[in-house]
Amino acid sequence: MDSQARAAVRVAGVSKTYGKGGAAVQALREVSYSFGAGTFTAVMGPSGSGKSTLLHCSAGLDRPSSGSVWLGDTDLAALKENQLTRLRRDRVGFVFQAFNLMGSLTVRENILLPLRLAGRRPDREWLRQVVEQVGLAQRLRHRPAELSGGQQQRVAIARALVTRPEVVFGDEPTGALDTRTGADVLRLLRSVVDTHRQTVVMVTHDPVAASYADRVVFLADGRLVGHLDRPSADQVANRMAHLDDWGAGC
Ligand SMILES: Nc1ncnc2c1ncn2[C@@H]1O[C@H](COP(=O)(O)OP(=O)(O)OP(=O)(O)O)[C@@H](O)[C@H]1O
Repeated sequence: MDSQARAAVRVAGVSKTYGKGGAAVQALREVSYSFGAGTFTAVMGPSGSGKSTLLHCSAGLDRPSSGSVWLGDTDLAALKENQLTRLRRDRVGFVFQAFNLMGSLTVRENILLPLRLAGRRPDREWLRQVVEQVGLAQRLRHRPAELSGGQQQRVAIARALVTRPEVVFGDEPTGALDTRTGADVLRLLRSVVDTHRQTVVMVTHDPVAASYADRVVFLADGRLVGHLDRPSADQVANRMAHLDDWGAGC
């Protein structure tokens, strides 16, 4: 991240332990990091290294065992459950591997759902821009089952953007897509960062997907162990292959 850039999300000394006693698993160990506003960050690491846990704690989907998480100036630990629910609805967007669309709703209704749930009116000009950017203007009356996987993910991205969130979190957003369709979705995420200064944080296993990011951060065994700025897919793959050789420190 540019050291001058404002942090959209900041985690400080975040640890997360699942379970208790002998069954306890420490998924994150004292992770500190700032995700710069208007940047695209990919989070990588071996299976079980804590990527999804970091994403979930950063997005207010889960609470850390210790440490703090800030979304802009808001300390998530200070929020009650209902406030956290509202924050997730109003201030962050999510894109998951499984598109999680409502099958009974049209594309337009799916995109507008977060606003409907919040009782907010759509900003028509923003909606038009989002729909145009994701390339779904001709599909607004269709239902998800009538769309390809890539189109469905683009609906999910439009839904994530419609509230103008401070951060869009993606958990393997291209995991269910073929290479070409995945590339379309990645180009779209890249373009929303470039044109709207949107902040995107994406967990991925795929070095090619990670290479669309401004920065790739690497987790190993619950710790942040390094980063690469604007890397090629080969550089990411190479770093992944050598993750075990690294010392700590980002
Ligand atoms: N709800 C849970 N209860 C108990 N252990 C959990 C839970 N969620 C995650 N873990 C454990 O915490 C560790 C980190 O999991 P996490 O899902 O964050 O890793 P990941 O890097 O996203 O893995 P993957 O790439 O396989 O999705 C793993 O050892 C996992 O088994």
